Formats: sequence, C-alpha cells, structure tokens
Amino acid sequence: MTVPLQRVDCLKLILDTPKGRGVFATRKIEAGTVVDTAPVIILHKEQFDNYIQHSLLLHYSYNWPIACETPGKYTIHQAVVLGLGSMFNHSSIRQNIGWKRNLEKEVIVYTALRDIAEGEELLISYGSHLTFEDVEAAQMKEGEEDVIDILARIDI
Ligand SMILES: C[S@@+](CC[C@H](N)C(=O)[O-])C[C@H]1O[C@@H](n2cnc3c(N)ncnc32)[C@H](O)[C@@H]1O
Repeated sequence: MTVPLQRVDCLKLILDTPKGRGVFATRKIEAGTVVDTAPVIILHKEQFDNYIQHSLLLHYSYNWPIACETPGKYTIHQAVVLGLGSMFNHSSIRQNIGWKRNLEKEVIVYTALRDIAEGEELLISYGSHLTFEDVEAAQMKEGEEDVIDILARIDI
C-alpha cells in the first residue's frame, strides 16, 4: 500500500505569532486544494495515559479511532501528528483548512475550505474543548459557538 504525500509548495512557518509558530500561505491557495498529508504515530492507550498526556506532546495529538472486533465499533486512542500537521493553529472564527483522518493509511489530509489569500494563516478547528486560552476568544460574539461546532464536524 502506498500513500501519495500531497503538499503544496507555497507555505512558510512564522515562528513568533501570538499563537507560537504558525503556517502561512506565500501565494493564493484555491478552495479544495490538498495542502498537506501528515503521517501520524498512534499511541498505545497505556503510553498516552502514563506519559504523553503529562508532556508537551499532549498539545500535538489527535483523537484516533481504532476499530474493535465488533463491526462498526471503535475505541478512541491518541495519535501524534508529524510534520506540518502539528503546526496548524486553531481558530473558531477564521478556520480555512479542513482535516480528515485516513484510518487505514494512518495519515491526516488537510484541505483548503475556501480560497486562501497570500499572507493568510492556515487555521484548523481543534473543536470546542481547548487545552489553552484562545487568543481569539475576545473576538467571538455570543451565539457563534453553535455554528463553529457544526463547521468542525463537516467532512470534506
Ligand atoms: C498543534 S500546536 C500548534 C503549533 C504551535 N503554535 C507551536 O508553536 O508549536 C497547538 C498549540 O498552539 C497554540 N495555539 C494554537 N491555536 C491557538 C489559539 N487560537 N490561541 C492560542 N494558542 C493557540 C497552543 O499553545 C496550542 O497548545
């Protein structure tokens, strides 16, 4: 089995944003473009519970469903995302990148949800349970949260 590692060649990392490092476009990216394909390292639950969740890597891990013997049932593990996948910051109000797990190939594919302008930051949604204080929290208006949760669930 092979995995095409699609990634655009117009990204740069800025080190000193208010969110730490972040990924930015160096030219326009069209809606629907696959911007990156990131392999993951799936962690054993015991490793995660005993070590990883007490470390910095907690902030670089995603929920990762693993199929059980019962058809259609999954248990949730954690996976650390390699490469650029771990550099995308979160936005509840300006997300422009959707992400989808490929459970069989153990990668996450990141796709532009709309046209992204040159100089714009590439932002994903981490969902509604954040482990840090969102620097954009003050910009969120009351009542937006429901829409955000809906957006976060959209499969691309
Ligand atoms: C997956 S990392 C993203 C890359 C990170 N900025 C870095 O320099 O390694 C997740 C971390 O980025 C920061 N971060 C991401 N989105 C943020 C936001 N909206 N507000 C504040 N910090 C954010 C938090 O420190 C979070 O734990």
